[in-house]
Amino acid sequence: MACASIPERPADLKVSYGLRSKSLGPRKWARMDPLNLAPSLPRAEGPPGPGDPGWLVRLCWAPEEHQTRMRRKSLLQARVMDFLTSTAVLPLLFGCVGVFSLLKLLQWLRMKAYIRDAVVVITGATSGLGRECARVFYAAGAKLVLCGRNAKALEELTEELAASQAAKVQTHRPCSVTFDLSDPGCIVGAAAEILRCFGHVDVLINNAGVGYRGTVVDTSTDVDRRVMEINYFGPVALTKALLPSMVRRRQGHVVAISSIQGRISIPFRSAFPGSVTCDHEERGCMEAASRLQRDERAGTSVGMPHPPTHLALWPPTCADAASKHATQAFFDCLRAELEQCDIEVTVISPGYIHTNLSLNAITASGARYGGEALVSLFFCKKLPDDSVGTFTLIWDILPKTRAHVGGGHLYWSDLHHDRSRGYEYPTSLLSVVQLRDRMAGVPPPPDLEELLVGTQHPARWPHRLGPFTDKTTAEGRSPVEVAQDVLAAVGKRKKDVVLAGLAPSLAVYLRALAPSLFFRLMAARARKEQKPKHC
Ligand SMILES: NC(=O)C1=CN([C@@H]2O[C@H](COP(=O)(O)OP(=O)(O)OC[C@H]3O[C@@H](n4cnc5c(N)ncnc54)[C@H](OP(=O)(O)O)[C@@H]3O)[C@@H](O)[C@H]2O)C=CC1
Ligand SMILES: CCCCCCCCCCCCCCCC(=O)OCC(=O)COP(=O)(O)O
Repeated sequence: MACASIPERPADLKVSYGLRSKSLGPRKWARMDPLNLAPSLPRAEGPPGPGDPGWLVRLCWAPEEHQTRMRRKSLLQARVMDFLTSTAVLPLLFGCVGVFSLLKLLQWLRMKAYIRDAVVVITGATSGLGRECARVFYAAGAKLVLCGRNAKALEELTEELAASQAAKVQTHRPCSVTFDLSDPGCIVGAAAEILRCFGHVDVLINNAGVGYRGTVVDTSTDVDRRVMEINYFGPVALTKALLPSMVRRRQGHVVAISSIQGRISIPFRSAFPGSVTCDHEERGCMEAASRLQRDERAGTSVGMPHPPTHLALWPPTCADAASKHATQAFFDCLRAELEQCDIEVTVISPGYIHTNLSLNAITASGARYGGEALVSLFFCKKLPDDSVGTFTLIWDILPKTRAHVGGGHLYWSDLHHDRSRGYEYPTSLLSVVQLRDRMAGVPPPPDLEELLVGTQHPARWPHRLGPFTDKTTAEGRSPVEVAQDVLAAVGKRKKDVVLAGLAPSLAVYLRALAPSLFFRLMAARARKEQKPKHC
């Protein structure tokens, strides 16, 4: 055994590093990793004797016999590894991959068979996710019943699908049923019409829904009820109307398109609309709008016939979270109750999707978020400060729309939006009619009509429209991809699916596991987005 104070290393000697205690004696050496000494420390066999200087680190040469032993050991290890990789592990690995692929293939075939020829009802099929679901389920061979409020849009979609060649399986001409989910009186009749289409329903996809933009304090309970009516009571009533037929057949599948906001409530989760492209002019408009809203609160506003209580220019907040929480709860209960009847229930919670949801959202005043903001920003800075009035705008593609002017700002509410035209936007204002002074008796400036008509820049509409889809929505997933995920979730008969990114998914767990931390984070988020106006 050669142990010295680092002699020159002979070429044929293997160097190993070791520790030695004087109390262990010269033969007690341990091979060890020089960079990780601690785990390999040899244990002392007794307490250090008197005068023992403790552990010494030395560089030593391993003895010849020890080296041979080690060489044999590594040879054995190499053989074992060879055996495992050549005769056991690789075949096992390939076997697992094969079995896994086979299972996936079977699952895929089962999924295809489940959807093919199934009668699938989709609500809100006229737009966004519903429209894309219609396309993917149609291509998968489903017999579709398309539901919506807009008969013309449903007809167009039916024609488009019937003309499409994309499907590799036999397709069926869709049937359409027009009704408003927020009208409780028409749901039973609509369900009967749905059942008449193909005689039964296999899959009901409750997709239709609205977004909401407004602060809790500014919103009347009537508007809260409207959101609940469309997002919660409508789907619940439709499901209940179709369930008896499913239960009788002991076959059926109910799907609810909820939201990640059915799990967590996010305040001010959207960026300030238009903040990305907000130029100096727009900022001026926003300031004017804020001033006007302040004046209204203080009761010093110049007369407005029906001043809106909310401007779409305010950072939006979220209240449809309540309706989606209710949806999650209802369909979770339903799943448990219906399992014994062999009826499946799937709740799908997507994160942001790039659709018209934010444009179509209901504001605290009950108006449509997109429409209000659009015209406010487009015209406000160009109106003289003392112009006050109510008049009608005639657009190229929309029927008459009432507008209010006050405080240099023009409000246009989309309440009279012509649904039969879908969600096209006006590109040109043809004229301003019925210009009449209301409250204040201040005649509108004579050139107002000319001013409004003259300021049309059709080429700028797309630019102006862009920002009013909330940034978060605009950056959301493509509805085509989400529709494919919905198809997969239904085909695999999943019970509960979250289709969101990492942060929202983690937030769901955080809400459940550390609620106080979650609430603190949300409050910080709300503080950052908007100073409360009510306290
Ligand atoms: N976009 C997103 O970021 C997210 C959306 N979701 C959910 O996805 C679903 C689809 O929304 P999305 O496609 O994004 O939005 P869209 O606004 O593009 O589509 C909404 C659909 O619902 C229909 N609808 C609205 N109100 C009613 C009503 N009273 N009666 C009947 N139908 C109605 C609309 O019909 P019409 O054309 O007549 O207005 C439209 O077809 C909604 O439930 C939404 O909450 C969930 C998470 C995120
Ligand atoms: C362990 C670390 C966790 C960190 C979590 C921090 C909190 C992160 C918050 C993430 C918020 C995501 C919000 C997602 C909201 C969403 O996707 O909503 C979808 C919608 O319903 C959109 O509809 P809307 O009408 O509201 O636009």
